[in-house]
Amino acid sequence: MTEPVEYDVVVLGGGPAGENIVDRTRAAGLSTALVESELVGGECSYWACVPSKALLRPALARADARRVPGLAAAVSGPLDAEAVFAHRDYWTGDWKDGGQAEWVESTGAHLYRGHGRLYGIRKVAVTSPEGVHHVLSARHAVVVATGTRAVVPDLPGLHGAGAWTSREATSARHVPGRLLIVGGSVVACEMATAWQALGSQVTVLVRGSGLLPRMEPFAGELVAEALTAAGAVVRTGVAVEAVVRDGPTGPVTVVLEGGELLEGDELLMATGRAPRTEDIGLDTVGLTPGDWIGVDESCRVEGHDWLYAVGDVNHRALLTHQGKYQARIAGAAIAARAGRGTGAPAPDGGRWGAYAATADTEAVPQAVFTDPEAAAVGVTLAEAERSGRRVRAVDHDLGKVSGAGLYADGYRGRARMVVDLDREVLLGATFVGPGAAELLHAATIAVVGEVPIGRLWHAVPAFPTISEVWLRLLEAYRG
Ligand SMILES: Cc1cc2nc3c(=O)[nH]c(=O)nc-3n(C[C@H](O)[C@H](O)[C@H](O)COP(=O)(O)OP(=O)(O)OC[C@H]3O[C@@H](n4cnc5c(N)ncnc54)[C@H](O)[C@@H]3O)c2cc1C
Ligand SMILES: NC(=O)c1ccc[n+]([C@@H]2O[C@H](COP(=O)([O-])OP(=O)(O)OC[C@H]3O[C@@H](n4cnc5c(N)ncnc54)[C@H](O)[C@@H]3O)[C@@H](O)[C@H]2O)c1
Repeated sequence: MTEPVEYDVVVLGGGPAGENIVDRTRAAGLSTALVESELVGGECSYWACVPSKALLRPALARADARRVPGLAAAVSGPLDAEAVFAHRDYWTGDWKDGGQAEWVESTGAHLYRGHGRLYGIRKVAVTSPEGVHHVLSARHAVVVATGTRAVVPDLPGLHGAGAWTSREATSARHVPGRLLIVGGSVVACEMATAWQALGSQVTVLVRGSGLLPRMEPFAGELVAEALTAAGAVVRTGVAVEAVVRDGPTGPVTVVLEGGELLEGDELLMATGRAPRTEDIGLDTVGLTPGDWIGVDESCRVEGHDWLYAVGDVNHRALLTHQGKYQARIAGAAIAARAGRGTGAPAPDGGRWGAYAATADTEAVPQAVFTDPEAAAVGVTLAEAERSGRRVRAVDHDLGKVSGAGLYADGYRGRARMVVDLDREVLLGATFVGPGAAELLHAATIAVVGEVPIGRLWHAVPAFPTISEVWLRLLEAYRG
């Protein structure tokens, strides 16, 4: 090992969360090193949000256009898969990170390429791909932002069977004839939508009772209905027991509980995420390798006043925008604790102050880019009831809103708001329907702002937009 190189802050992992820490600590004038073992930009830029949305946009635009009288016939043909892949490749920068690495350097931060590991208190050891070792020491903070990887269950025959994870599902260059997808949550639903539209015969195998289990039940029901109408098969209550494939290519067979066999050309395991913490030296600071890293509201690890964890790895909300939000909060807290704040008070500022990632527990927005889109913020009715609050849900058929009818013929969708009856504020909202993702931010503002229902009455939605559903929900609430 060489002599330690000293920085104010050392960041482990250059995904969206790590990049935003760099942005905030550099803005506060703190010297910062960023360690990245693969591509600067992380999972989100190359194998998750960005490529998946690039694959989905043509699918959703075509589906929308097919519901517009006078236009439908013009878009009746298949998608041009090669053009869709080219669009996806453009958005991933062909899996090259030169632009994002340049941005890091432009902030004045120092980028170390290689695998980083904690090496005792305030120290990080980096091993470059060429085998060169560096030791970095941090005057104020080390921030872990190493993200997650796909979980592949330990099923007989699965390892070595060349099953896709989200990485292959977002970067594949051929359209499989038959795609089997195990899982029923967000990755499964989005990838089923994309690959069915690209020409695969998709079968979704869900062990639970429906799709999108973390949302209001009608979200999964409407997505399942639309996937089925598009030609996919959605099977609920099924368990995969084994996988059979001779080598990593060729037909693949899954064996269901009860002995039924299903054959496909590719198999996607969309079965969740695990933290990338098994080989980052957590044991050198008394933490357990392989665990999620628990943090307080400023994203600091309890008992370690110099150690922070932001993004997926802290398991607060596995979404890019929440990881970036946490990085803004933690970055501000690090700067303030280092005496470099921007005039804001020292990190105690209250639940909605500059140093508490309160939205992680109160108002996480998520937009799922299926057809129909499913967008939700805050709590579902079931979650609100479980928390013991006095609540009421009001629903409205989105298809009955003029703006929705004009947007698409036969528009199918639904909206729900969950109201806290004691405080008369919104605790959650869900919108499912074509174009519904863009309805979400208004609801996020209402939940975070704790805007009284009486005041929302004065927030008049423009006619004829789909947002007029807000008026209908408020009318339904007021009876
Ligand atoms: C298919 C798919 C689609 C998704 N779509 C969306 C979406 O539309 N919207 C949304 O909000 N979220 C989406 N997500 C979730 C989103 O990708 C994650 O929440 C986000 O990437 C988390 O960012 P992060 O910075 O915490 O981690 P990551 O993006 O995982 O980045 C972590 C970085 O750390 C690096 N690293 C790991 N270990 C080390 C080490 N020891 N040394 C150095 N570097 C290391 C990794 O190489 C990586 O670059 C999607 C996820 C998937 C799988
Ligand atoms: N548009 C978006 O915001 C977006 C898109 C994709 C992913 N994401 C995020 O990325 C994360 C990962 O998503 P995901 O869908 O991979 O994971 P997830 O944790 O949301 O869902 C995994 C699903 O797999 C099922 N499962 C686990 N093991 C199984 C097994 N052996 N057999 C059958 N089913 C099994 C679980 O019951 C669960 O429903 C999520 O937090 C999600 O919010 C967000």
